[in-house]
Amino acid sequence: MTQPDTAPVDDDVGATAGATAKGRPTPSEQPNTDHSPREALALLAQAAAPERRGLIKGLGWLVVAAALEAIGPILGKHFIDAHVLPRDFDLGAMGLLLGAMLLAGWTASLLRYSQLRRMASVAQRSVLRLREQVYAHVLAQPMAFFDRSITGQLLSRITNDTDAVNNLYRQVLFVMLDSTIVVLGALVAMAWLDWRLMLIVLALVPASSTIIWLYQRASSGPVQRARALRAELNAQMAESMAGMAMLQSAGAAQRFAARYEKANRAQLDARVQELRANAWLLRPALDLLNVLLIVTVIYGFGLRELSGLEIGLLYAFLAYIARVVEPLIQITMQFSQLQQALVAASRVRALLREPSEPRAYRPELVVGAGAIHFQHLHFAYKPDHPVLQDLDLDIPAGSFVGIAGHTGSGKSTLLALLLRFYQPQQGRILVDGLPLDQLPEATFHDALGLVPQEPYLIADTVRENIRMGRAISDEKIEQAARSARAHEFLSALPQGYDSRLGDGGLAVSTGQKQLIALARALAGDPRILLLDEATANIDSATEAQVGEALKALRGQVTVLAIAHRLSTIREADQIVVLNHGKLAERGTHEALMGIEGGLYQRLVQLQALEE
Ligand SMILES: Nc1ncnc2c1ncn2[C@@H]1O[C@H](COP(=O)(O)OP(=O)(O)OP(=O)(O)O)[C@@H](O)[C@H]1O
Repeated sequence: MTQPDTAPVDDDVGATAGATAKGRPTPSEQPNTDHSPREALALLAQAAAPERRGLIKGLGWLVVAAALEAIGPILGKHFIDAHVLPRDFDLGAMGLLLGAMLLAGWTASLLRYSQLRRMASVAQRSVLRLREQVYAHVLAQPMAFFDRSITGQLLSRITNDTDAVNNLYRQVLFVMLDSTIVVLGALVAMAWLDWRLMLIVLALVPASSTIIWLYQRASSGPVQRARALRAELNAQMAESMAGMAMLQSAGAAQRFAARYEKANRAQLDARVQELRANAWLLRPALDLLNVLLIVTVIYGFGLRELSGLEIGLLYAFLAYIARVVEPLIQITMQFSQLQQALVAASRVRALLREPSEPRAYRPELVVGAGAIHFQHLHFAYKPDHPVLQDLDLDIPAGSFVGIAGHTGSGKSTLLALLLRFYQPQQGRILVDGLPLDQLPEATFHDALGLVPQEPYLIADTVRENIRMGRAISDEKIEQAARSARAHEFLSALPQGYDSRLGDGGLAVSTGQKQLIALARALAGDPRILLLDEATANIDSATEAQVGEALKALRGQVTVLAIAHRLSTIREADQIVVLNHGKLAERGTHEALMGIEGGLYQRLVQLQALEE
């Protein structure tokens, strides 16, 4: 008997532990998670809906296959009753019967094989569609959703849980449905031959289920432990990879290796226990069941008058018992895995239920020169913890604005609102007098460019890293790289703009990543350019060059730059200083330096001390 290899539906155990420690709600704790089988089946039906006809056809053919399979023992009975017992060796008729038996068996096997293949591809395609749907749904979530979700868990939802849905298809369609059809076929054939004997066999169905249920109970501990430990091993591995620099510098490598070894051994032990339960408990119990069934049926025959004709019937019944027991075992064996697959499927469904942010876009809106007006903004991530308070700010189109302030003063939050990651609770943002939240997606993305604090590279060439899937010519890419002061180092790479970056490619420094990110933003010709600590990791000479580049954009692009390194924004048309989410000071560098004891002046002095 084979157990299907189930996808690791609980591989986020480690991540869950981490999440709880941080006190954030995990998606599975969220109120709209309903682990009922109905939810999971609804998901299956939804994902397979486009292929309903194929599925129904497949099921129809499986019924035909089961009927053909059920014919075999009846023909065998006839063979014994009509030819073997009366010693009537009519070779032609016997050959015909044997041929029909073989043909029915082979056709049934072929039919089942082809239909199960068909269903396997329906399952694959449905899961593919489901995964795309989940991914697109996750992408459409507001940023607040990602704040309360754990990355590892989301990944697990998209990959492992959808894989588990694939398993669910396999289990529901192939094992449950197929086995049920085969059992029903055998029972119908038995009833047709002798309904009382069929009832005896039927009475033993609950007994077989009980045996397997007992086995499941005995083995579920080790099975669960093995799964949890496998998840733990994965989590440990991921954790070590992510924090390798820390781990090595702290000389913790050996301790981590020992911890891994311990979990690995525990997993092996759990697996051995699971296999032991299988070998010592399950097989003997099933053999006992088989013997019990056969003895009962023979006893049933014994109670009747045993005429010669009954031998054929006995043969048919024994053949049917095998056809009932094996599928029953298959069905019962799936229960625990089915349980887990159901949980995974309902988690996917809960994720799909997360409401996407409703937007009322006005397609006719077009961004002009890029003037920004923050109108009395109030914003809090959590109620009672205001991050921005009554922020009112006018930024003329084409100007260069620096944003300064102490850590946690709300600088990045201001950019996040401008990027529509969150909606302000009060007030609004206007771009060229148009409400930001009504700008259609394409217009909005064309208008804004971002150089984030931690730029990320995709595993592709330099050129594609700058292009990012947009219709931008090679010349334009190079021009953007020149403006970002990245051309020099990019063209010095082994294959210039065709060098591969990201995972498996060339490693570039954080500062160089920032220059590539700046080139990426400039290549899109944004009307508004947002820089979040974009110069934090580049050397002073390059910083000066970037400063020049930003100055060159004056009059064409509205630049909002957050900088701890105040020299980057020294040349700004105005510097906005935030203090606990409020506008504390604004003006040119010189004007702000002139405020005796002012916040900006203190920040500059502190930085001079640090340097
Ligand atoms: N996603 C979030 N969820 C909840 N609170 C957040 C989130 N992001 C920021 N905060 C909180 O909002 C406040 C402002 O954070 P923000 O990142 O805007 O400050 P900042 O001025 O950019 O700081 P820094 O200079 O350190 O980057 C902080 O108290 C921070 O803890």
